[in-house]
Amino acid sequence: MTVRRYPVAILLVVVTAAVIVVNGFAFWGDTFALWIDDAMQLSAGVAAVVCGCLVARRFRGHQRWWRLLIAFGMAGWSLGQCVWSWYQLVDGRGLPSPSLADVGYLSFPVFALAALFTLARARIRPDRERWQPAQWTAHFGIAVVLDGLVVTGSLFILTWTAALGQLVRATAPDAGSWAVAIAYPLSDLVIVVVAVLLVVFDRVDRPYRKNLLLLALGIVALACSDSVFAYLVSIGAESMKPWADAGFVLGPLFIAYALLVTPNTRRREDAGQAGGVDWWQLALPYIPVTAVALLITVQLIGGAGPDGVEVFVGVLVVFLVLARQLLSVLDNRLLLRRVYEGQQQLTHQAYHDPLTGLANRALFGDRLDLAVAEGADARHPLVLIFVDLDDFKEVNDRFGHAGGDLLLHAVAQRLLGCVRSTDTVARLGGDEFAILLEGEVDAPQAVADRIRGALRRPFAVHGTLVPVRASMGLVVPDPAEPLVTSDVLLGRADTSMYAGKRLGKDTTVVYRPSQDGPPDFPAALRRAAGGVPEGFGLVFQPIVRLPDETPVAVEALARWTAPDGTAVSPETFVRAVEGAGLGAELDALVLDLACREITAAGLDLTVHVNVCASRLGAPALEQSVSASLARYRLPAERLVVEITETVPVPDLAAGADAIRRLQALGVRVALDDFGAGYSSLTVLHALPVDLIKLDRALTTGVQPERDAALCRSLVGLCDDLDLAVVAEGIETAEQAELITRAGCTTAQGYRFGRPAPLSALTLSGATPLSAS
Ligand SMILES: Nc1nc2c(ncn2[C@@H]2O[C@H](COP(=O)(O)OP(=O)(O)OP(=O)(O)O)[C@@H](O)[C@H]2O)c(=O)[nH]1
Repeated sequence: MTVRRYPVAILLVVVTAAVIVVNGFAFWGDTFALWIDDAMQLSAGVAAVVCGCLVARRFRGHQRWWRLLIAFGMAGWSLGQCVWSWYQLVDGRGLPSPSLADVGYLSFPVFALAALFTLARARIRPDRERWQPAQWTAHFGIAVVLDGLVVTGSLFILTWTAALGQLVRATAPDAGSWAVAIAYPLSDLVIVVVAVLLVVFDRVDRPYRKNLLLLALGIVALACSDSVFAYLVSIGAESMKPWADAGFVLGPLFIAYALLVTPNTRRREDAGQAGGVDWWQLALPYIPVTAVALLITVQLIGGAGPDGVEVFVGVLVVFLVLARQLLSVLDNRLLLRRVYEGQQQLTHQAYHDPLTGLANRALFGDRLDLAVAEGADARHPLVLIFVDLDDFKEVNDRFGHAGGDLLLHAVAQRLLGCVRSTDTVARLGGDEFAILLEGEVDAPQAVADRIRGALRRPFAVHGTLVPVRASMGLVVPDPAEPLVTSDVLLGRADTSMYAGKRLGKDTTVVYRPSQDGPPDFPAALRRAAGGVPEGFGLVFQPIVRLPDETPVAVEALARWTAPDGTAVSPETFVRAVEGAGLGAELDALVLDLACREITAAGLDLTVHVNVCASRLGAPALEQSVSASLARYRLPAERLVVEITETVPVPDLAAGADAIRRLQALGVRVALDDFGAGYSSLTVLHALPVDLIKLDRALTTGVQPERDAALCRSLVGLCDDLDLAVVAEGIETAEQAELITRAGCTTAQGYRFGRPAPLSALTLSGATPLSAS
């Protein structure tokens, strides 16, 4: 039966019920009313038989058999009905007991029982796990048993009151009629309880559920009318209104519908699970209880109070119902707890990133909104940092997506470690994170630096150590600025972060409202057109002789503060300049400034200037060197060009020629950061440099003895090759002592002086390196 046919079915039931009610008034006389009543019963029974036979033909196996069994049962019942009608309407003698009608009527429960079990089996499929009751818990099992007992107890009272009691009291005239009299209530009891139990056991949305429910409804309806009929007989009622036979008409009608309904196999069978309450399942056990209550009320009104057996079983049923309700309350509480926990879990999922466990964009947005609203009065300042990992795609390409995920998770933990527990760290998506610092933050930039430092400590991904760099945008909202929303702030942080990306990555750009746009060193260099860009300058770090620590040289280091006040790190703006193809211009600028400042200071010191290895051999470099030396009349031996291997020397032979050409100008050439980056013994062998600078990793490790041994060997090697050695990154007296013992005679590091303008350096006792 399709959905479209439901209204027709319901209409038919309603019309039938209405006819029963109207007919019950017998406006057209009792006899005619009886004719109508019997005709309706017979028609309903025959309709069920026809439906059963017709639909059964379309199926095989259990689906066919349960229908045929019901059809047989209803055929027997209809035959019984024919006999009954004959005696009642035609013969006019009243029904003898036992009679052929009993055979017909009593065949129905037998076939119906077999049909119920066949239908139950028809529902078991190979994928039976999916078909079991949703949750077969101990509670569920107890509830089923309690429901079964309630139904059985109630029906017992009904049948006892109706017939059994009378039978037991009065005893039947003979064994045959006794057996027939007791057979009706007993068969009804058994079949109804089985049907109810099957309904209660079942899941709501099984494909055959409608068949079962309609069948059970029909059986209960038949049993109810049986009981009423038996009761009226037992109290010796003289006549019976057709109303009492309502179940004999509606029952077969429901059964006919049960036979017609075919499961919709196209529908997902578990799709309706969330479809809500199965009212039939809930109500069915209580229909007999209601009937008992009505019966006892009628008895009390009629002055025939319930007897001892009825009272005893009735009280038992009441206790069973109470126990069932207690169980329901308990189940409800458990369910509520589960719903609450489920809600908590859903809320957590809705507001957190599943990969890292951090807040997600939604939660971060909420917190930022709140912080912005509170921050309006300046007593609740906030800082927003937008973090985007640099070149994260390479991590995915190298270690796979799973490796990337591991790294993202570890990055999240590091970020959490850099902030207070009251701050919010969120993953906005991909490799983008955002941090909201609430309350007073003394140095927001220091937090960004701390994050950078934390990320630089390499992460272990699939057994490989991976350093992570990030570009960050930092926003400190101005409390005086009106109407700044969280979206605007996030947009600013994002813009600043991208400015950092454009600058060459691995940097923090602080948002400042300016019309110049984000810091752009290449543009500033171009605008300067050979002059010094605004905010650009050199600082110098001393290089000392050991062990007396007398300054013998200084290394010139470039610095740039963007017009918006951002102190852009040298790595960042140098990378940006290289990317913009302006590396040669920057070299020329630094050479010029270094020579100018060292000459202007009147100090008799050597000056070291860094040049990227990629420019070795470029004529522009040699021209810049000659031009600067000539312009400031600086003796060539007081200039050291440090080759910085951020990229490998492209052609070692050409590089060696270029070094020789520089040396021919009189300047010396150093290999910077030896032991890190791309420098190797091959490079040392190929390039005829005058000096090497040992990378700090070789001089300040955590194993002093090994460091000393390595340093000693390298210094010995350089001695043999007639190369001077400068140890870099010396910060403590112990490290200075270690490299001195290793034979190193020159060093650089915070211990001897931090980078500063020449005028700010203490360079007492300085002598030129060439003189040492
Ligand atoms: N492992 C992993 N990767 C992700 C996830 N979500 C996004 N990605 C990848 O993260 C990368 C982010 O790339 P981008 O930020 O655009 O580029 P990038 O390589 O970091 O380069 P820059 O941001 O320009 O430094 C893309 O390759 C995405 O496929 C994720 O949940 N797990």
